[in-house]
Amino acid sequence: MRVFVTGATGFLGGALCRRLGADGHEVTAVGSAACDLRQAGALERYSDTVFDRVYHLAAWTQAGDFCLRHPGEQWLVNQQINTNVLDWWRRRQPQAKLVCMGTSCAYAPGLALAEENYLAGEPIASLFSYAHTKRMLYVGLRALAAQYGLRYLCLVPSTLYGPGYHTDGRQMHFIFDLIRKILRGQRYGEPVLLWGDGWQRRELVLLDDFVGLMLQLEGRCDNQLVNVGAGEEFTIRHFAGLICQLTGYDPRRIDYDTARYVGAQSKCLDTAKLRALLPQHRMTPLAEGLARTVRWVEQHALHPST
Ligand SMILES: C[C@H]1O[C@H](OP(=O)(O)OP(=O)(O)OC[C@H]2O[C@@H](n3cnc4c(=O)[nH]c(N)nc43)[C@H](O)[C@@H]2O)[C@@H](O)[C@@H](O)C1=O
Repeated sequence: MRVFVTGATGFLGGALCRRLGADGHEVTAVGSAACDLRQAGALERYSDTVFDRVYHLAAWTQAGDFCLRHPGEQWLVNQQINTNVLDWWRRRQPQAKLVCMGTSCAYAPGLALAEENYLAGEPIASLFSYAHTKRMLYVGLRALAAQYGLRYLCLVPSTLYGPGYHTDGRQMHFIFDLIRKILRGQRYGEPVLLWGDGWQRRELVLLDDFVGLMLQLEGRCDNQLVNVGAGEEFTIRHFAGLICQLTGYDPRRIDYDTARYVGAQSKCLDTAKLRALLPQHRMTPLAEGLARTVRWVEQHALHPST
């Protein structure tokens, strides 16, 4: 197949492009340095190729409290990016199926994190703007599919983890920050200070598992939104304890700063639809995925500047 990938230099984009290339597909990959998706017409130079799939992974966001501090910019930038990509898809690549990413933070607290609730209720205040840009992306997919007969798949992932995360100073998703802080505590004697009271809960999906599921799902379902979660969440304290076991750090030395950003208390995706679509699928056990990730952080992300 001929495939086009936005966000190709990101954590997910890089892994997806490697897998697509290894599977023999012809991959055209763009990251923000090569192609500024905020500009209308940025994709015109790719219009002559007839693509079978467009993977739209690009989004302007970071983990931690980034969304809390950039709601206006996130609205402008992500609306521009998504509008330009969807417009190009409709005009120049209508034969392609568009596969793109939603966000677990679009779900409103108090409602089940099940696909039928993706647009229901109000997301938490700190993620209100980013969550709505992702909701609008989904609304755009539905609208274009309804009017022009286009095909899409929108996947909603839990936090992805595994080897190959960024080390360039952007805010890290919690699991990488926990590993980095605990390893540095062990190696350099630095204090380990985590955010909140540690009782907030999250779930993780290993990057390679996600890419595999993405490729299976895209062949099976048209015009749907599907949650891709582990189906089980744990407290930040539990994750920290597992990392301590892997690194030999004493968990009693970890402090918690309740003044820091916490975000949602709990974000466990309902995976009934995923299990119905792919009943045989199995996620890599957390202990195995964490061990691989800890080894990678140890080798690549412990420099004093990270
Ligand atoms: C997928 C999803 O991912 C993100 O949402 P998030 O899950 O809230 O973000 P996170 O990974 O930064 O934090 C998870 C939890 O972990 C706690 N926590 C403890 N100690 C540290 C710590 O040291 N660093 C960080 N970053 N978090 C920590 C932190 O207080 C929070 O309760 C957004 O990008 C959102 O837009 C999105 O789509």
